[in-house]
Amino acid sequence: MRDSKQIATSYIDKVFNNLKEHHGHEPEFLQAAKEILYSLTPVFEKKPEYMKASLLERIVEPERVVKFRVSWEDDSGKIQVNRGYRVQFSSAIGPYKGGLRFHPSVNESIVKFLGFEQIFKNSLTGQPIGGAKGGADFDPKGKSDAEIMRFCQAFMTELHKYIGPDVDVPAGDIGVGSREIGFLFGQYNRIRGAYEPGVITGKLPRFGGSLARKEATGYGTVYFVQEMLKEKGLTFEDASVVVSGTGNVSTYAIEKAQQLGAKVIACSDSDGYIFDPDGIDLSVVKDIKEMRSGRIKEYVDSRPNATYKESCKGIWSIPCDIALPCATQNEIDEESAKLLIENGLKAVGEGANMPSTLQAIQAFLANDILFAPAKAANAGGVAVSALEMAQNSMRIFWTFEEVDEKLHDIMKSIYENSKNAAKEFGHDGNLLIGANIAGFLKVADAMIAQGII
Ligand SMILES: NC(=O)c1ccc[n+]([C@@H]2O[C@H](COP(=O)([O-])OP(=O)(O)OC[C@H]3O[C@@H](n4cnc5c(N)ncnc54)[C@H](O)[C@@H]3O)[C@@H](O)[C@H]2O)c1
Repeated sequence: MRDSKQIATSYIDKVFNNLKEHHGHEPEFLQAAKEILYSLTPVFEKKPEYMKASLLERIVEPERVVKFRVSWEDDSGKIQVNRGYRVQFSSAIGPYKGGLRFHPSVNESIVKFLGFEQIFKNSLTGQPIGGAKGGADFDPKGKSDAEIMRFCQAFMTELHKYIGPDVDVPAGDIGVGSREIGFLFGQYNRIRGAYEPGVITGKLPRFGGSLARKEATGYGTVYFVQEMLKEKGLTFEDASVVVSGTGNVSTYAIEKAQQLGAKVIACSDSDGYIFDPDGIDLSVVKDIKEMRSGRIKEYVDSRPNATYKESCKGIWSIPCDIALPCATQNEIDEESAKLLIENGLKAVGEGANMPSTLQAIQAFLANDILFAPAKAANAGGVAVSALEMAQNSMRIFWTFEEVDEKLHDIMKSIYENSKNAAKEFGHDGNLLIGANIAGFLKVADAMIAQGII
């Protein structure tokens, strides 16, 4: 007679093996699915009715995948072609919601991994939003404003058929900031012949965007880590912090960590990293990245005590108390994780999506490092996107302080829900399992209540 754990594990094995058979060529998607599916074992042990309802088989298949051609003209008059994607994964608890990524590495596997994670993340926020993700293998680096605009217009000319304020609401991600959101929104309105601000989030506040959206993911990650540290009597005060990236998430994670008294000593971009023993001067970083779209190596021109090194991975060799990976997926591998641990690491907060490999996560957990998983820690961005949708629907505008306070409360409640779910399902202290379970339960119950969908 098999016990409930064996039954649950063999059910998950079956679903995962089937997924591998059909999607063997999608490594990032399989990586994300594996991490989530197996962490749900305790749920299926306790609630066999979910197995009977074939919930996992259904949830791992997106409701819809749209792949399309994006043709546009560059400044020299040459016609360029890129591939665009939108994966509408789950609408069980609300309209599809998730960002758009413009980066040469974008493919169906990456968009599916991000869309799958987004289902559970969005559920965790407590807001009524489903899961989706999209993007294109377009490289914005080195493109003129006019080229970016033409690309965004061509992209939206196709995407508009599949989105709408009650259908699917995209936002930004890597390579898609407020400039791109403006171009995408302008083209959507032009095609629709209507002003529908609720169709996209991350807009500038002067035309329907929410204050504090720009800051939300980075601030939210730090708020989440703050709660996690509090549990062990620790704080950001005087802690040394390393943050990878210098994009939207990293910049505002650095800002909030510094406001809480931390000393942030390193950050990076896709070429290399800087180390500043005196603590990073964020105004210099913002000037390079937000004003001049420059490279982080220029930082040492203004800060002679700082050093620059090529290689992104090297940033994890810097000893620190708290590591905040905020750049991209799989940026901390097992070797980097072990180095961080040897160097005295106390906590990790994932600002980026899936920045730690499965082996790196195992190393953190095995060494009792406090670990804030991406799904929970970086949910502040999409939470404020949902607040932007709410303001658009109600035609009201909250102050920065009002939004920041709501964000802070949401991050605290994500922390509490993840912690409590971990405890309830027998994995006390494991926020990764707790976040996956808390996010999953709400979607699972909604799917059951809505029949065979
Ligand atoms: N923007 C959001 O609201 C949001 C919300 C949740 C999660 N995320 C995730 O956070 C991460 C960063 O997103 P963002 O919006 O800040 O993007 P961004 O484009 O503003 O910044 C990305 C940063 O990462 C760096 N980078 C890119 N590839 C790299 C590599 N291989 N190694 C090291 N650095 C690299 C870039 O130079 C840049 O500094 C992504 O994983 C994204 O999915 C973003």
